[in-house]
Amino acid sequence: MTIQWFPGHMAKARREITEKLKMIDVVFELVDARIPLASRNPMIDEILDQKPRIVLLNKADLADPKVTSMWESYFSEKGIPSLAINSQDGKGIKKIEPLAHELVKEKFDKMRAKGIVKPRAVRALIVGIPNVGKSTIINRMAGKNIAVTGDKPGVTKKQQWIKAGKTLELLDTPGILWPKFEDQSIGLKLAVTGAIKETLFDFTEVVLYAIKYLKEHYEERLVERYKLSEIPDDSLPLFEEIGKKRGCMMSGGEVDLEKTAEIVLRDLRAEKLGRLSYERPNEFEIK
Ligand SMILES: Nc1nc2c(ncn2[C@@H]2O[C@H](COP(=O)(O)OP(=O)(O)OP(=O)(O)O)[C@@H](O)[C@H]2O)c(=O)[nH]1
Repeated sequence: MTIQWFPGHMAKARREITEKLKMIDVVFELVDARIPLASRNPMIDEILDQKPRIVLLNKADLADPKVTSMWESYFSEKGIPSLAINSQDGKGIKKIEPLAHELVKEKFDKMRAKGIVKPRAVRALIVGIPNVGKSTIINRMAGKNIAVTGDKPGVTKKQQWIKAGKTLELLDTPGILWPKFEDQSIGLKLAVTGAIKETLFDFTEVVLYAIKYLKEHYEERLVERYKLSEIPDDSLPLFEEIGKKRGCMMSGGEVDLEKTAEIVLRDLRAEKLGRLSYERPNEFEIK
């Protein structure tokens, strides 16, 4: 992977989020349920500091449900509440508001005891890497209330808040963060799940990576989908075997790797191998 984000972009995004956090009670950190660590910003803990947070495992409809449960336990062990959701059809979304209230209860109780504020909605900010579903979830949570509730003075400019529940408001512009690219496997996972534009990566490299992972965790699905009679140990011969089964041959009798990669990637995107997760807790940690 050769994708690099300019450090200047990262610094700007970071500054913007830090500024927004001043107005926020709770952060909804959106990650891809299929790759919850690779789709996280590595500096997020530092940026959010002590801010209450809920990790939303989005696109859970595409992920392996068993693995998603493992992730929920993983975050829970770290003391971070998480929810598996599908922003597209709204599954799991209803649980967000009550959980957000739980997290800010202490702060609100204190404010009330001091008589500081009138009762107000909990204010939340969605943050996440590009393409993780930030706009989709904002639209889904806002429902027919997508019309902004009005201006309230922000720190540097007026901010728009969107009504996203009875007593929940979302800042209208989500915080965009970048994933970490130094670790090659992170770029590959982002490519497999569609977080990176297809023109930006080498299909064959990405699919080879995916096949290696699938062989380890979903071998029977590979066998079934591609009618494999044998499963070579290494991923390249396995990849070639799939190409042969799919008739991706070049005139010289060699397997057309690019064509094979395109077919496999299309299959993965179309869920022809079922719901897949590309990361399991403790396989690696972002440092
Ligand atoms: N299957 C599935 N697709 C989803 C879900 N949430 C979002 N998507 C899709 O993911 C793609 C990206 O969603 P967006 O809401 O545009 O993502 P974003 O984070 O706002 O993207 P940027 O504007 O690039 O930062 C869209 O094609 C959505 O339809 C989900 O829960 N399940």
